[in-house]
Amino acid sequence: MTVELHHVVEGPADAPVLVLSSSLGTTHRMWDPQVPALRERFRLVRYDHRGHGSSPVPPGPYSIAELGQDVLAMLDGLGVERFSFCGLSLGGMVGMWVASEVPERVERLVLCCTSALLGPRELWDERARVARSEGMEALVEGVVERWFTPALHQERPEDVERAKRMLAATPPEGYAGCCEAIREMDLRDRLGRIQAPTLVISGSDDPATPPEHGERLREAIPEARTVVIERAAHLANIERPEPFARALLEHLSPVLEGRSS
Ligand SMILES: O=C(O)CCC(=O)CC(=O)O
Repeated sequence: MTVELHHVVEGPADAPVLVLSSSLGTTHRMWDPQVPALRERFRLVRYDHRGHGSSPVPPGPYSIAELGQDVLAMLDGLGVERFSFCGLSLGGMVGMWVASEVPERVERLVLCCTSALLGPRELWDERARVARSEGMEALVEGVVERWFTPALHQERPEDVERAKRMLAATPPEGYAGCCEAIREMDLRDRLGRIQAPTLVISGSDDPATPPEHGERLREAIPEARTVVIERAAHLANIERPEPFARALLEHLSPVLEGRSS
């Protein structure tokens, strides 16, 4: 059963559609740094995963397929047939599922700081357990330490605080349900079905999904290339918004010029 996702649509009604999909423990607001550069050119669709932000919180566990079906139901409801998709971490996992499930609908794909298989299982079990039994506050410090480099923690504490507030506000059951979706995920067999030209973005200092994970995606997706954002950890779009937006726009520009492949 799909849920009705909370979503925000911005940009010209006749512009190409770009879906932005967020990481575990965040909302659609994690894309705020990229919105000014994107909303004049694209019909932007940002949303909150089930169990996150203002979307419904059904009891977990969830699966990546369920998260992907939620997105397709949202797009069908909006009357969107063809779209490009950019997802970070959990958002990228959903992007791989969607682009391999309905390859004919996806024009261009951007997979950021993500992986097709992300173990170990015990880590996701433990995070789900802590979220449900102790609440999100017990997870915030450890998780946000991996989201940004030590330099960013020093130089832009206000961005770190904003990210901590977003994570702390995530419903524990929703966070746990998505941890269980990642625990069960293995998208490797689906990657060969992706037809969209794909950009894989990694953060040079990402301890969660390091650049080797991006390399594996590039090898397995038929038409993929990689970009590494230097001096960025897991939430590379927040840590280095300018180079991130440049890479994104460069990859998506054929859609704006009316030639998607
Ligand atoms: O960020 C995600 O969407 C999943 C990976 C993750 O939780 C990274 C981390 O905090 O270790």
